[in-house]
Amino acid sequence: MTALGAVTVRSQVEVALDRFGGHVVELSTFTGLADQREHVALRFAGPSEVPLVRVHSECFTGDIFGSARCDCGPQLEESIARLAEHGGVLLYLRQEGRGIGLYNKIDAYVLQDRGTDTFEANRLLGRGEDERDYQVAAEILTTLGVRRIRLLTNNPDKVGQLRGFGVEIVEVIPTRVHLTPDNAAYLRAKAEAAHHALTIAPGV
Ligand SMILES: Nc1nc2c(ncn2[C@@H]2O[C@H](COP(=O)(O)OP(=O)(O)OP(=O)(O)O)[C@@H](O)[C@H]2O)c(=O)[nH]1
Ligand SMILES: [Zn+2]
Repeated sequence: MTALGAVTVRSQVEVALDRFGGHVVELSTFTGLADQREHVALRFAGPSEVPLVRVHSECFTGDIFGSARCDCGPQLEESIARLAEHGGVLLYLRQEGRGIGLYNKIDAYVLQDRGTDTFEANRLLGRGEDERDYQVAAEILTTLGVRRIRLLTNNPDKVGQLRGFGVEIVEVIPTRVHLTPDNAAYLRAKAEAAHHALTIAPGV
């Protein structure tokens, strides 16, 4: 296990999420995170003894504009709805493009439009298939006093890495499968190449 450095809360403010029913959350920022990026935590009030946690990787195109190429936007909306109902924590990690950044992700989209799948496209750009490291997620949860969680994800690497960084995951809760004709190839690649827990009917 990698040792976690001293991380502290930098600022905490209340924010009302008008796009999500006006739900009020506590937004935290941090000092001393391993990668020095501006990751954010949103805490939703709620009764759950073991908090529900969503570790969401930034997707500029999907989260902000609702791009149909991926399922990030619907997953974020589903997560916020579930957190608003049950309480818990949303970590919004600045890991655009599975860690390769926005411009590289758009370069990868160009390759995907020529028939390459999402993971192979990263490799053709000279990058890793998935460059994300979840140490910062563990650091943030520890700083917020959250040690045992129920994790909302379909990604086995997220589960394995977080456990490796000392987070106790008592339950892995899958998100719904937000399948459309536009994102079917992307979801199929996630299921087949990265073993995401996504059941996709053939022929979609
Ligand atoms: N490089 C690259 N990144 C992508 C692509 N499509 C989405 N992303 C990024 O992938 C990240 C989301 O990863 P996903 O694999 O969709 O989901 P996940 O976080 O691994 O798994 P879940 O927890 O189940 O949502 C975000 O950072 C997106 O910006 C793509 O085609 N290429
Ligand atoms: Zn996306």
